[in-house]
Amino acid sequence: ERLLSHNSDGLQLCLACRNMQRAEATRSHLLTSHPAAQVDLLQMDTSSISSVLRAAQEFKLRYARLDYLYLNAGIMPNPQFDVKAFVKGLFSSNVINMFSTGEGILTQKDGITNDGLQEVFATNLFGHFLLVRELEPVLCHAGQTSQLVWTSSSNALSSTFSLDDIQHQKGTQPYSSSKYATDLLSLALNNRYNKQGLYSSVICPGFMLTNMTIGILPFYLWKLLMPFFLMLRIFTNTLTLTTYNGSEALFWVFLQKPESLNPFSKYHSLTSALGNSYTQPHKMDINMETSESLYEKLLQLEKDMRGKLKDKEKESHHAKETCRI
Ligand SMILES: NC(=O)C1=CN([C@@H]2O[C@H](COP(=O)(O)OP(=O)(O)OC[C@H]3O[C@@H](n4cnc5c(N)ncnc54)[C@H](OP(=O)(O)O)[C@@H]3O)[C@@H](O)[C@H]2O)C=CC1
Ligand SMILES: CC(C)=CCC[C@@H](C)[C@H]1CC[C@H]2C3=C(CC[C@]12C)[C@@]1(C)CCC(=O)[C@@H](C)[C@@H]1CC3
Repeated sequence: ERLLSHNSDGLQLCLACRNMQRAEATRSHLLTSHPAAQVDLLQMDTSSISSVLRAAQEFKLRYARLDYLYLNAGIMPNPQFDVKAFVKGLFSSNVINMFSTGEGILTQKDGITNDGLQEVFATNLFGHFLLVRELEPVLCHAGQTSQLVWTSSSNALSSTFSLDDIQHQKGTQPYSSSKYATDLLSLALNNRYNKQGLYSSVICPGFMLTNMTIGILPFYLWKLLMPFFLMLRIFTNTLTLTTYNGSEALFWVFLQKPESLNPFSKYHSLTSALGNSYTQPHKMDINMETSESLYEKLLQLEKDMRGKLKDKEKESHHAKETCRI
C-alpha cells in the first residue's frame, strides 16, 4: 500500500500468498484505493518445498524481471509468555531492552512440515532461501541492480542460534533462531551475489500488533495496555504498534540505492513519542565466517531435500504405472 501511494505508475506488484482468499481480499483492498494499480497474485506456501518450486516456476513463466523481492512471510506459533521472567525483567536494568526485543520472555512450540523440516525454520527462512535460489535468473541481470528485503526482527539473538542445529530442533526459541539465521543469510547472499547486481538487506518493523502477536495476550489486555505502550515510546522508539509505522523501513529501503546499504546493518522502523516514523540502521551481531557456514549448510539441505522430492516423484510415478498394469 505504501509503495502504491508513493508511485503507482509503472509499478507491477505480485503478491505471493498461501491463502488465495486473503490474497484476493488484499488485492481488492489495494485496487479500491489505487484503481489503476497492477496487482497480480501467486499462490505460494513458504513452508512447503514443492509449493515454492511451483510458484517460482510460474513466476518465471509470467515475468522476465524482478527488481524487488520482499521476503516477509513469518510465523511465531504457540507463543508462550513467561510472566515470571517478565516481572523480574521489569525491575532490572534490562527493562527497555526487554520491551524492544522481547528477549527472555517468549518461547514457542514448533511443529514439523510435510517435508519433515522444523516449521518455523521452513516458513521463515528455508522457503525464502529456495525461492531466491530459484528466482536467480529473473533477479540477476547485467547492468541492472535488484534487491532482496528480508523482514527480520530485533528478537534475532545469536544466543538462540547454533550452526549444529540450524533448524532449532532442540530449543524453545525457534522464532529468534530463524530471524538470526535470516541476518546471517542476508550477509552471505550479499557476499555471493553483489557482483551480479543482486543486493540483500534486512529490516526490523519494530513491535506491531498483528495476527502474529495479538494471540500472545488476551485482546482486552492489549486494549488496556495501549496507553502504556504509547507512553513507553518516551523510553524506546521500537514500539511501532501499527503496520503503517512498521512498514517504514521496508519503504525506506525501496527508496535507497542498493549499493549504498550496509550488509552488516539492520534497518529498523522506529516511531517517536510524538508518533513520527523514521528508519535507523543498527549494526548486527553477525560475522562472515558463521554466515558462510550457514550458507553451506543451507545448500547441503537444499540438495538433500531436492533428492528426497525426486525420489517421492519417482515412487508416485511407479505406483501409477503399477496401477495401470
Ligand atoms: N508483529 C511484530 O511485532 C513483528 C513482526 N515481524 C515480522 O514481520 C513479518 C510479518 O509478520 P506480521 O505482519 O507481524 O504477522 P502476520 O501474521 O500478520 O503476517 C504474516 C504473514 O506471513 C504470511 N505467512 C505465514 N506463513 C506463511 C507461509 N507458510 N506461506 C506463505 N505466507 C505465509 C501470512 O499469511 P496468512 O495471511 O495466510 O496468514 C501473513 O500474510 C514476519 O516475518 C514477522 O516475523 C518482525 C518483528 C516484529
Ligand atoms: C503484560 C504486559 C504489561 C506487557 C507484556 C508485553 C509483551 C507481551 C510484549 C512486550 C514487548 C513485545 C515484543 C514482542 C512480543 C510481545 C512483547 C514481548 C516481539 C518479540 C514480537 C516479535 C518480534 O519480532 C519482536 C521484535 C517483538 C519485540 C517486542
